[in-house]
Amino acid sequence: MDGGDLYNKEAQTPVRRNKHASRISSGIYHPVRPASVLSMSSPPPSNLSRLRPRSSMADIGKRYGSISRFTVPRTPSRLSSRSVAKSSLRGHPQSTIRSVSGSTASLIASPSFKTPRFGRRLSSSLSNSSSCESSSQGDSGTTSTDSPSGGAGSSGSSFGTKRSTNIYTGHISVSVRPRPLNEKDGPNSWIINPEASCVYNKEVGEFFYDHVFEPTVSNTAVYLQTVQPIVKKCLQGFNGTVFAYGMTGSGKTYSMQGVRGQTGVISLCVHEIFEYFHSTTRRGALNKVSCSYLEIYNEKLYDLLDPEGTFQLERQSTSVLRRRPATSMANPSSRKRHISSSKSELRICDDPTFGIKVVGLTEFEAPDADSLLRIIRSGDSMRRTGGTNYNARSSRSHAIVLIHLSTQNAPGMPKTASTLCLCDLAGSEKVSSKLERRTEGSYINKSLLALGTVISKLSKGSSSHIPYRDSKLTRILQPSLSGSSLISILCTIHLSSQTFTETVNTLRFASRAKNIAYRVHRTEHSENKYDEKYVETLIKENEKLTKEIHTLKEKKSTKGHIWPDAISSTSIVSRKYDERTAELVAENKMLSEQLEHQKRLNEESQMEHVVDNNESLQELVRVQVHYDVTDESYNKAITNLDNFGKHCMTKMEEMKSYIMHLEQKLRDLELKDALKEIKTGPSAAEITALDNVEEITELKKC
Ligand SMILES: Nc1ncnc2c1ncn2[C@@H]1O[C@H](COP(=O)(O)OP(=O)(O)OP(=O)(O)O)[C@@H](O)[C@H]1O
Repeated sequence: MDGGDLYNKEAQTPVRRNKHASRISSGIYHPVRPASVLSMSSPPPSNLSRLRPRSSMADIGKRYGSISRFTVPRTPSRLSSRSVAKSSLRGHPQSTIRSVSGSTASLIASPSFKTPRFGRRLSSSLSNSSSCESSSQGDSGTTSTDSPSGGAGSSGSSFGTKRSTNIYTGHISVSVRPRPLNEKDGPNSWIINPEASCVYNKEVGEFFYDHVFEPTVSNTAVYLQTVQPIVKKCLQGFNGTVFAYGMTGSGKTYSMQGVRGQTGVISLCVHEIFEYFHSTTRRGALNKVSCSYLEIYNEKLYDLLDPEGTFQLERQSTSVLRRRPATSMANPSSRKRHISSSKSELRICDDPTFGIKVVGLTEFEAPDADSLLRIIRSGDSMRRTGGTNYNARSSRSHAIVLIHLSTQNAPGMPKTASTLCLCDLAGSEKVSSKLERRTEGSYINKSLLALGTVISKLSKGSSSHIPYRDSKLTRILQPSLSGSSLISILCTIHLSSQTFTETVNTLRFASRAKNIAYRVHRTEHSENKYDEKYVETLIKENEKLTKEIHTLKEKKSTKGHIWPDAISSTSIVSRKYDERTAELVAENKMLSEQLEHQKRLNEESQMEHVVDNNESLQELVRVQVHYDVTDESYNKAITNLDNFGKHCMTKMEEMKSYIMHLEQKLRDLELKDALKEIKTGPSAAEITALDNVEEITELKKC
């Protein structure tokens, strides 16, 4: 079969080799392509204390011989054997486990959906190193390069609350873990190829994932490849979700909770977190770890850490949270006696900031790994189990552990927060003969079907409605599935031919999940002392300004009260004066224009008269010289002179009347003398008016 383009016969859908798989591994989950393949003759290291650094992993392999094979990460695990051994062997003092919230609501989506709850679910200490804005690069998991200097958290303004977000892009990581076959399981119908990350059956073809494990692989090896990268991201402030999915009896609880001699993934996460936090605390970081634990049974939510709703009831009655004694959590078996059959059901609510919240979920803060593991174990013991055809102690509920991480590198430094969500889902199964199992089974199958539908829709990139509300499980996982969290899915399968259909269903679910891409944000909060100072300054400034405004208002009202008449009369006088001045200016302008016009007329008329007179006199002289006085020409010249005289007289009369008119106008303008008294000096219009008077006088002389 062509390794590139494959065809899944039963699914009738082409299955393409995932080209991104290795890139995703190298991008999100660090380089995990096999650096070497080890052979082991007996079970691999059973717990963390037996882990060794990478250099010694080969020795372990040699020591254990070669029955099973597993890949070793190229990068050495943060969870080194020595450190883990120290962590697990260290005699921690009796933990003081306390409820940090007595919370009425626990937030599942958590801080990537922004603000931390109770102001404490903040950040990881790696956050100090990665506040700089990141960019998404392709579809492999990418984030910004961590810089030890603090990034945006320190590079931006030092005032005000800053929120810088790192973005992480990638795909859901999907791994497949087959359970080893028993004698009664029947023949194996699958070929497992861990090196090619492939599961094959001749009927349905090949399925490729990020990781495919040998049946005999250890929980630790599974953890290192599939969960540790998510935990590391959580320590950097991103939310992480890990869930085990598969049919009943396929090894989900075995993987998540572990068994004696096989530390489970949850314990390994807890050790990893505290190992890291202990090292950063030594450098002065302020870290907090708290935990909630809930189960979904028959589509109802229950608090596994406070199954009777004790805190809720106490709070309702007294309004004061009473802390549960540490011993009750430290000794789960003693608690079990108090658990009544009537557990108190929790509610899911919409939350504008966090997506959803679980009302009434208890949250305990744990100072160390042992304390946290005791808390989780106590929750495990409260989980409902029952016998099924494939599993004598089958989990009949979906169990979700929420580990909230908060880190601040130093007081005043930005804080980041994240939540690691670890889910051990109930397994799907065929119809059982028992009524109780049938009821549970139908709820389990219904919720898993809803999860499958949501995954299917998300994988198609469908813009249509995603039915998160179809089940409590999808509702709880909604924030994670809709992009607030990095996700790793561990699909556990049976290899037996008896469970062929269920295994194919699980593999198809896994294939669809593989297509889902996400873009996760990390939120950081800076609430350092500079911010507080700045706020103080602003408050003081605000108070000062408020006082000033009051003073000004008072002054204004006082003025208005004492001199209102004076103010109004002054303004009336002023307004009247302005109006009159404007009138005078306009009048002067008009007079100036008239004078100018008259001047021109006079000049023209005088010229004409001069010319006429000159011509008449010349004619008169010529007649007197050449002609007799009785001559007709002489009489004509006399007549002309007579007419000219009359014309001059008429003109003189016209000029006199016009001059009289102008003099009248001038008398009117004498008003301006009165106004001059209240003005500092003559205005341009007044000067023009005076000029006009002079001109009139000149004209009179003409
Ligand atoms: N990888 C494995 N190696 C050895 N034993 C395993 C492995 N996986 C599962 N088992 C064993 O198979 C049995 C069923 O496993 P487990 O309870 O983990 O199944 P499950 O998927 O959680 O089932 P359910 O959904 O019914 O709870 C257990 O006895 C467990 O020890």
